[in-house]
Amino acid sequence: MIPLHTAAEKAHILSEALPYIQRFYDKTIVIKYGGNAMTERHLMEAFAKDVVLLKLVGMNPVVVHGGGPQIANLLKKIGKQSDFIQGMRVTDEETLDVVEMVLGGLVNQDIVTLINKHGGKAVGLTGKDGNFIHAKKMLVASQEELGKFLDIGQVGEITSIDPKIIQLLDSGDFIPVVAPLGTDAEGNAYNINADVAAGKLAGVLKAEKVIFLTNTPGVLDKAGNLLTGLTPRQVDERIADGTISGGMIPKVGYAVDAVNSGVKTAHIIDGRVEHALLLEILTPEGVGTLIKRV
Ligand SMILES: Nc1ncnc2c1ncn2[C@@H]1O[C@H](COP(=O)(O)OP(=O)(O)O)[C@@H](O)[C@H]1O
Ligand SMILES: CC(=O)N[C@@H](CCC(=O)OP(=O)(O)O)C(=O)O
Repeated sequence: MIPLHTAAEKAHILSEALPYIQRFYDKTIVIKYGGNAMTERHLMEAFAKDVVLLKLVGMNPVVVHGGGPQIANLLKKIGKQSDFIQGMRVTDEETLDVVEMVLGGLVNQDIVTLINKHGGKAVGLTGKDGNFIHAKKMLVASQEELGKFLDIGQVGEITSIDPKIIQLLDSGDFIPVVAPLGTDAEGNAYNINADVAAGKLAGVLKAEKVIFLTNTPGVLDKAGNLLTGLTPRQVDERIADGTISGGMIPKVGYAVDAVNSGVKTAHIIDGRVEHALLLEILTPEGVGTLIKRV
């Protein structure tokens, strides 16, 4: 038997969710689930339950997942090192095979299975399915030599997204779970950074929100304090002064790209906090860093 005050508190918390459920009813929420946020099983279970709940109360969650650490593990097992240039994995042919196996297979199916175990109807797909994410080879500008471009293998830059398959799944009660792989007219496969895929897909879908689940409380200042709100301009300033670095640069970059493409808000939140998604979407507190246009 739950003590009375706890029950009253619970009822209060539940009733607080009502305006958010109403506001986000039938809205698309793109959720980027980073490989670093998938470390513990109980967190993955909580994530899956949150996604099912969002769908049940009438939202259209679309999951785009990463799997960087999981790719690195398998590469290590076959004696291959992971190399990154400007946040992108150098992807030779052998690495591409591993990327396709891990993203399109292991990680994708793991998330699909968890969501379905909790009563959802998740459908796993990569950007190759239904030809929906088109990409071309990404060339990275050298930081040492002006005008020189570096070949980092089969890394894809998104050229177009056809959202029909996602909209079809959304309208049919399904929850799309997208692995960030792309294709081109010749049928070549491309490894796409998951932050890029989530940000671009959110833009094309004109999503209400794009939420990046990662392994920090959000964007932190130099003293380690959480920055609860940023505008695109403040993001640029924080990159220029070195506050934002490493893997956070593409994340905030594509969050800004998404809000500039019509997504209302972008959020960077801590995937290590149980039910972080529900806290962000259904409570007045919100969590993490909110990025929106002024
Ligand atoms: N200002 C900052 N605030 C928070 N994290 C930052 C910041 N600058 C750099 N980072 C780094 O970015 C990392 C998140 O990016 P990344 O490792 O690529 O995440 P994911 O695997 O979830 O995509 C953090 O763990 C942290 O090490
Ligand atoms: C081109 C590129 O870097 N692709 C990424 C795709 C996975 C990813 O982005 O995973 P996280 O979100 O977990 O980092 C990679 O190979 O690691």
